[in-house]
Parts: sequence; structure tokens; C-alpha cells
Amino acid sequence: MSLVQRYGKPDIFLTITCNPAWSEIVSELGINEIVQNRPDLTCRIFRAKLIELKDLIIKKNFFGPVAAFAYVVEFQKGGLPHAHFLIILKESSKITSAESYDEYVAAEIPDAKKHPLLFELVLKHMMHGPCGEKNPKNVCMNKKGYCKSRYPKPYCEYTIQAEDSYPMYRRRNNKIQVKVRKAILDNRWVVPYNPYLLCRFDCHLNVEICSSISSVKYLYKYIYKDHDKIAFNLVDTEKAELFVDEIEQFQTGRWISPPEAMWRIYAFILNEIHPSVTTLQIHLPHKHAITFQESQDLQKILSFDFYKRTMLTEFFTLNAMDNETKKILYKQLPEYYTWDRQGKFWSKRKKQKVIGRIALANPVEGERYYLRLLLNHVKGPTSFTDLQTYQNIQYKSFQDAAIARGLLDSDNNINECLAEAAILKMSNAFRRLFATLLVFCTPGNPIALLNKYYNELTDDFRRDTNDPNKTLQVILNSIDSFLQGMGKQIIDYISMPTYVEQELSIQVSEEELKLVSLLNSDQRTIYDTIIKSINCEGMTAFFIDGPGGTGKSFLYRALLATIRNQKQIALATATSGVAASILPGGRTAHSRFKIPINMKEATTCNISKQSTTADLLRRAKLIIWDEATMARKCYIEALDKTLQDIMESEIIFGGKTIVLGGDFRQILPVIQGESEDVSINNSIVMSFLWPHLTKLHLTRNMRAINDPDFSEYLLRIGNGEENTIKQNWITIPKKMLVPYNQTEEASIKDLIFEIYSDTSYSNEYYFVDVAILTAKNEYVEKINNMIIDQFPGQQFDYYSFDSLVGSQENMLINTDFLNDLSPATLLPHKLTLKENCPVMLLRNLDPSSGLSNGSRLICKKFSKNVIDAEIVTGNFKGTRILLPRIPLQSPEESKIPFQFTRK
Ligand SMILES: Nc1ncnc2c1ncn2[C@@H]1O[C@H](COP(=O)(O)OP(=O)(O)OP(=O)(O)O)[C@@H](O)[C@H]1O
Repeated sequence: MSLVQRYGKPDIFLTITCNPAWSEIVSELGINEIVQNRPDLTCRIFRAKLIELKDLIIKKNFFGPVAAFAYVVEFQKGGLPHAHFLIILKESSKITSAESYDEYVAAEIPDAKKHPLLFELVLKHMMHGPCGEKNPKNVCMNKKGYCKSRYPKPYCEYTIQAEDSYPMYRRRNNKIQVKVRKAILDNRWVVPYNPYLLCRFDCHLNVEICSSISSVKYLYKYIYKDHDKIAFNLVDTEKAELFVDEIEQFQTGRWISPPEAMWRIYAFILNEIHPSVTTLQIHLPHKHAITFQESQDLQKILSFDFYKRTMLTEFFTLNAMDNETKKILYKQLPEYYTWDRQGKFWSKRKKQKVIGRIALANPVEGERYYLRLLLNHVKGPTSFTDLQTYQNIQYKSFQDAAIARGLLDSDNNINECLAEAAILKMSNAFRRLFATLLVFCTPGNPIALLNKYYNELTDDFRRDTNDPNKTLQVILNSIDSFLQGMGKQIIDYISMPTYVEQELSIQVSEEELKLVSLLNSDQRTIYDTIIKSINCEGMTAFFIDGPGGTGKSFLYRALLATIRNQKQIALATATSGVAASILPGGRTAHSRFKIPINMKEATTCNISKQSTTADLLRRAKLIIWDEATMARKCYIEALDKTLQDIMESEIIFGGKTIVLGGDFRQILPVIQGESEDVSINNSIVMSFLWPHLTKLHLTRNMRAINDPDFSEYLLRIGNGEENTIKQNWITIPKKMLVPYNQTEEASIKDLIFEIYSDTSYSNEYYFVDVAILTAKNEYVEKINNMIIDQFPGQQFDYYSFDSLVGSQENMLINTDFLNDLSPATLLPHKLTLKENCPVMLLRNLDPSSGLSNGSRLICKKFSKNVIDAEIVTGNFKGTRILLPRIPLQSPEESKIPFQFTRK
């Protein structure tokens, strides 16, 4: 884990298995001697091959220069050894594109005529199974009747990269078939291999590109797991019936195969890690361990300076003298300095690479834990006292110092957050914050908090009335309206009102009302059809198909304004928060219809018939769901079922007028790690509802007026009409490209300059209209870091509080490891912000007040636990709000083998 923290995710996962038919083994066997009788031989030959492979990879850079590696040797049930390698390549030689994967990994049967040897070896060593229907009893089959390794794999014309997991390798449907173990197999059964390594080593040698840290955990498991054990009965089972009392005589035992026994007798290495990891001592002042001879005088020992020195105290000493180390953290020290155990001092490292890790400390250890936390964040401390000092204040304990630096999720966190917000004095924003904390931080005693911050909560109302009861009622109403936007109610926490009132209170502006008169003829026809439906004439469920820019949103807004102006309810929803935020009163479909988050098949929404949401849906005249093409069909089917139930009607969507809209040329449902076929299968077109929807079409591009070339180009791509190279690659016109400039960093700089020239930093609102989109999260981080660097003003760093979720707390994972993870939906551990920098919300905090996933804001002021920001998009543009720390959970489906919370 330390290596991953330091060098990033592993790049290659390789498994080599001993081949008992290797000529080096067979040639040493005596006449009639079988290989099983010579575990010494299999072990020594395997070890020799292992060393050869290691040299090839590490010294001869077979895959490119290696930054770090780890391997572990294991023994299969049958006894033969195999080894798993994890290789982390240097940044410069990372294998990043799907094309370069093909250079290292093949997963197809080679041409028998062109490459006869390789063909023979792939058949001999690299064909999986057969399993499944061809051989249901194969060892790879699980109880549910599936192959654990998921063979046969799907055909795939080109290798496809996968974020955070193994890629889909090229396995073309080229009709090549081979007979292996009595079954006819094709490319779908090939275990990924490297042709050169396979020919050189003549054994099962699986090579995979990996970008997931779950493989690290897999190796970890082998290094640290206990042996496979069974409990066996000491009593002869035949006689057991006679001696009932003795049946309980079980003993735990373990089977060691002869090759494993030989490996251990020879004392061959079972695992290795490079660079090695130096564990750094950590101790409170004067509380380090020392060793001495029994005969030595204890008083004398205590007076010797030598015994006072430790890795940590000498780190302080270095910092006091040497400016160089002032720039680094304690854990980075072993990379530059080496510890002299005899003399107890750090000296400059000459060669050999080593990385450091501070010994673990558990939160229950108290001060030692907080000291470690400080050491992990504070560079170049010169003493324990220095660590306890922050902004010229010396704190009494490491804990206090850590809290002062904002490194610690103190029990008092909610309190502190409110106390800070109270200084900023904006009552309405304060009540919103209070509601947010109720929902997301579940304080133990909300009433106590309410009492404590009563003055701040009621500041603006107290001026209007002297009746404390009335004031309390008004603030509770106010907090409740914020809570409702978050899908909660004040009675869930304290004691009460309704979604219907909230919807009815949406103001329709003059501007929105005018839209109806501006509709073009296509839009007008659709508008009339839908209005007729609302007035109980004809069809009720519609699908509006329109390429980007044909005015779908414009039409929705006209419809919403018309219905709302009649004091009726029209619900505006969209699949993504961004699209929801541009519709007046828009909410994500998930939050509005309470769709279960991880639903895979249509069930129903979490709405009971008696709930306030059911009441709202019953009274709604029109429901709009934009970007329905991006939603999984099961979500839409769930809404259909729920509405039928609420309306007690078997008509589609319970007879409600519903407008689903979208553009199939844009994004289909995103299903992590799955192929396009799966996305298509999950799309609304594959739903049983699809034939029952009345299809309406918008064709006139209203956006094209501004940039016809670009919109025509997009349309050609969407319609599959743009010329392609390879199967589905397109050429991006030169004028749209910022050319590559020698290095990645320089190129990104050029891109940033192209999009935000220097001048734009002086106008923070410029960032609202212009954005850089990336295909991968790692670039988001890189680009954000560079931009924030260039931003003027003082920098504020927020560090997240990370912890494992629930029952996994006993896992062997420490917090700084969690700190270094950045799964797709979470922000990084360290968030660097500056005044006037833009941010985007990643969570539906309070959609009814414009704070939904995707809302954009500009940071105005910072305190330790609250950010004061201004909403800059959607209907709530210009509103100042306070953002507290919110716990976000890592996604369950992520390839990280555990879940954690980042606050
Ligand atoms: N009838 C109209 N009169 C004037 N402008 C219009 C009209 N219809 C649409 N527009 C303008 O055209 C642009 C694109 O419209 P809109 O955003 O509604 O399209 P869309 O189909 O929702 O696009 P996308 O799928 O990309 O979200 C907007 O700037 C909108 O204001």
C-alpha cells in the first residue's frame, strides 16, 4: 500500500506457473521416476525461471523502466508453485492507450501458419477451461453455475480501456477455432498473454494490464493471510458412533504440499517488495523505546545523549539545521536520507531507492495518533513544540494542534461549523446550513443545537415579533423548507409541511411566460399536443426526440410556465443534476421520484401512497423528465409502476401526462465497466414502455444560428454519418485542436491558456461560461491544480476526513492510504481553493434551493469547516449560501475493494 501511495496504481499483473514438463526438470528425472517425486527439482527450476523473469522485467525493462514491484509465490492445491507479480512502471513509461496494451498483451489464438510455436504454446498453456455448458464441473465454476473468471469473454474488435479495472482485450470474432481438452474453443477462451514471454518461458504465463488497486489487495491477502486450515476429527469416524463423547476431538491442521515444504526448507524468498519500505519510528516526547544490557547502569544510560536520539528527534535536528529537509514530510525522509542505526543519525542517501512509512498509530492511542496525523501533514517540523504550534499559538496537545490545523474531525465538528457560520451572520443561510447538517451529519441531539444557536437562527425574525412561540414556529417552517428540498422533513428531526406548497410557490417570471409566443412551428405543434393531453384529450405519455440544440429545454420551459401560471403543478426533472438545474424548479429524477440508488431491475420508487410525495404526484398535471435517454429503463419503469399504484390505474404512468425527452446521439445510460451493448439494453428504447410512448420530433436546430459548422459536425457524429477511421474513430478538425507541445505539462498549459487567457482571472464570472471537459478524472485533478496555482489570491487547503464504512473498520488499512485514493465520484483528500475560484457541487444538497449535483458556485470566504459561496447558475443565481463539510461515500460498484467515507 505504501508503494501504491507513492508510485500510483499498478500497471501490470503477471502470473507465472510452474510447468512440470519443462525440459530442465524432465531431463533430470531418473528412469521411471515421476515428477511428483521430485519436489526439490520443481522448486529449484521454478525459482531459477522466476529469477530470470524478474531480471527481464526489472533489470532489462521488458515493459519499460520499473518504479516499483512486488511479487509473491504461492502453491496451488496440487502443489505446483506459481508467482504473482505486480509492476508499477515509471511515469514516463506508463502504458496508457488501448493501442499500447496490444503491444504487451494478446488474447487471441495466433495464426498457426505464421507463428506455429506460439500457436502450439497458446493451445497448451493459455486456453481457459472448457467450462460452462461445455464442462459444468470445471474447477472455475461457482455454485451459481458461472465461471469465476467470467469465461468465455465477449468478442471485442478493439481493445477497450476500462477505468479502474482490467481492460477488455481484443478478441476478434475471426472464426478461428481449436480443439482443446475435447471442446471446440475460440478467441473468447484465451487467457491474456505476452507472446514473447510465453515463448521464452513455455508455461502458463498470464499478463494483464491492470489499473485497479484491488489486485494489490489480492497480493496483500497472500502475503498476510493465514494458511488454509481444516478442522479434522482425531477419532476414527467408523467408531465415532460408539464414542459419542469423543466426536468433539477436532484438531486444526494444515496441508503443506511437498513443493511448498521444499521451498521453505531451501529458505527461498516467498515474497519481495521493491523499493523496500522503511518504517519510521513515532513516539511522544521522551517516550521512545531503548535497548541496553542488563549490566548497564540505568541512570547513566538516561544521561547519555546517544540514547535520547531517535529517527524522529533526528528528523527535527535535521530540519533545524538543513533547509533542504524543511520542504519534506517525515514519511518522505528515507527517500533522501538513510538512517545509521549504530550512530543514530540521518545521512544523505547515495543510491538505493527506499520509501518511508510512519509506524501505525490507532486513534485510541490518543496523542500518539494525533502526532502521526500532524507529521503526515506538516513539513519540516523542528521539534515537538513546533508541531504543537500553529499560527504562532502553541497548543497544549497534538490533538488541539491537529484540530486547529483543520486536520481532525473533532466530535465537536458540527458545533464548530455552526459557531464559525454564526460569525458570518446571514440568518437565512444559517438556517439552510442547519438543515444540511441535520440531514448529512446526523447530530445526536438536534434540539440542543437548536437551543444553542437559537439567536443566530432567529436573528431576522425576532425583529418582526416578540412572541417566542411564533418565532420558533417560523424558524422551524424555514428549516423545514430547506429539509424538504433534501427529501426530509422537520418532523424527522424535531417536529411538520408539504411538497405541494413548495411547488405551488414557484414564481413564473414574465420572461418565461413569453417563451410560448416564441416557439417555432415544430415546438408549437408539440406544445399544443401536450396541452391537449393535460386537458384530458388523447395520449398521455410522450417522448420528444430532438438532437442537441433543437430547443427541447426551451419547449419544456414554455410548458412549465403555462401550467404553473394556472396555479397547477408541473414537475420538472432531469436525469443529471446539470440539466435539472437549467429547468425552473428542476430536480433530478432520482431525488424527485425517490428512485432507489442502486436499483438494477424495475421495482418501485420509495414512495408510499400516504406520503407527501405521493400527494404531489397525484396533483401534478404534467411531469417532465429530460435526458430520459440517459436513465436506465428500470428507473422509468419504476416510475410507471409507482404512478399506476398511486393513481390506482392500469394506464401507462397511471394516466398522468408525462413528457420524456432526450437525444440518443448524446449519452446512453452509463453502467460502469460494462460494454455499449449493456448500455443499449438498459436504455429506454429496450423498455416494454417504448412502443406505448407517442413519439414527437424536433428537427430545426435553434442553436445552429450561432455556430452552424459545429452543430452540423456534432449532428453528423450523432447520426453516424461522419467519416470514420478504424471502426468508430473520428477525426477532430484541426481548428478545434490545441496541438501537443513536447510534454504533457506544457500541452495542458497551452490548453489552459487557450481557454482562460491570463485576463480571465480578473473576472470570476468568466469561469461560469467556459469549462475544460476531460475524459478522465486524473486530468481533472492535474488541470485544476494548475489553474488554481495561477489563480490570484490567498490559498486555502481543506483536508478531508476519511474513514472506512461500518463493519470494515477492522481492515488492515490506514487513513493515509484512504487519503490517497481518488475514486471517480469523490474529490481528492486535499482541496485547494482561492477566493473567487469556481466550484461544482457533487451532491444533491438542497435541490429546491438550487444546490444540486452539478450546481456551480464561486467561493467567497473560507473558514475551517464552512465555505461561503455564491450560486452562479440556474434560477438561484446570485444567492449566497454556506457549504459545510459533507460526508460522501465511495461508490459501492467501484473497483476499490472496500467502501469509505470522505468528509
Ligand atoms: N423558439 C426559439 N426561439 C428562440 N430561441 C430558441 C428557440 N428554441 C430554442 N432556442 C434557443 O436555442 C438554443 C438551444 O435550445 P435548447 O437548449 O432548448 O436545446 P436542447 O434541445 O435542449 O439542446 P440540448 O439537447 O443540447 O440540451 C438555446 O439558446 C435556446 O434559447
